[in-house]
Amino acid sequence: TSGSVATSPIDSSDDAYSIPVSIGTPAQVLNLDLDTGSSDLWVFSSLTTASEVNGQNIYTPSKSSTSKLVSGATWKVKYGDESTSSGVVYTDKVTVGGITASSQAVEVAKTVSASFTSNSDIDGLIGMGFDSLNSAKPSAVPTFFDNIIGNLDSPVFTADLKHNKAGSYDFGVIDSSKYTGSLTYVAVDTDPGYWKFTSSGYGIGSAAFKSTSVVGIADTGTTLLYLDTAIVKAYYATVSGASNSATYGGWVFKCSATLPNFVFGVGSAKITIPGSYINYSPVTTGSSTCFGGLQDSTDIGINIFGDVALKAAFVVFDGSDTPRLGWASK
Ligand SMILES: CCCC[C@H](NC(=O)[C@H](Cc1ccccc1)NC(=O)N1CCOCC1)C(=O)N[C@@H](CC1CCCCC1)C(O)(O)C(F)(F)C(=O)NC
Repeated sequence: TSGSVATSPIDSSDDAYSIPVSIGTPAQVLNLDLDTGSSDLWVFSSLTTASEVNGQNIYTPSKSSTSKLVSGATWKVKYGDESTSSGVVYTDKVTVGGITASSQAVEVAKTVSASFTSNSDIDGLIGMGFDSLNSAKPSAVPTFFDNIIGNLDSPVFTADLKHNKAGSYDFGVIDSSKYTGSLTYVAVDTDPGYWKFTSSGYGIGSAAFKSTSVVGIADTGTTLLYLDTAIVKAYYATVSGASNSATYGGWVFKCSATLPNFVFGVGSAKITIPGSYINYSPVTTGSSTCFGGLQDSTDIGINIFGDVALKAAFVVFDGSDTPRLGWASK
């Protein structure tokens, strides 16, 4: 089997990308953030502390004839941006892009942190990382990808994210109409559970490409591109007036600045991120100071090829026995 689901940016800054997910019988549709940087499928629910729900769609297990409590199971996740959620576990029917997992672990939130409450565009996450990142106790529960991979024509899902418009996630098929040229594959290190790979270097604007190994994760759940200090400094050195602002917690520049393209290498292939994608957004609404889409990864401890990078490419997440990432321009 194979399937496809449209994914849309939740706002004009492409902060995150959500997909409609059907849960239960009859179907309850929630908008979840498909996140390759984590491995919990969790949702706002009828069990979520009422004061922590603010406009999100919720999953009500008691209204689903196919829901079952997983007795004794709990979960708790904490993300890189310090947001958290926790709760209990049900199994139920889950359908994404026409593909159904008949008994998917659905982690039901009893509590969520303020940043989730304030984001009415996200009703939860569907983690597509490796099982080692799943937070369920006393034992990890399989991801949606784990549950469907055996039925897929090919053990893959692909990401075709776009700037300010709908893209798609495909399951079980590589649609060659969605990219140009050929796919270049690179090995994935699944320790500790991310889609971690080594980029072969970078180029800034028209400057010569620098061949150097840059280890990072392909992460649909992170908005920006976070790389080593040296690369980031070299990039903003070409943007007059750019500075690393303590006030705003990162590199900022005049919104009117012209930003150079940023190229990253995958094997012998090169993916070009248009400079415009690196003009992320004004630091506050209406400000003439803009926050960069390329930021320093030092405080994170790992380089993250987030949506700013992913939306410049067509990416194959290959979950075969030897996991790998395929990259192509588009
Ligand atoms: C700085 C290091 C990473 C930060 C990263 N978060 C982000 O990138 C959030 C995503 C978001 C968008 C809209 C509304 C709310 C949150 N954006 C963000 O911090 N910013 C601040 C900088 O400007 C851009 C927007 C993260 O924690 N990503 C999680 C998944 C998100 C968690 C919060 C809700 C949205 C999904 C992740 O799973 O991808 C992870 F890999 F980083 C992780 O923490 N794995 C355990």
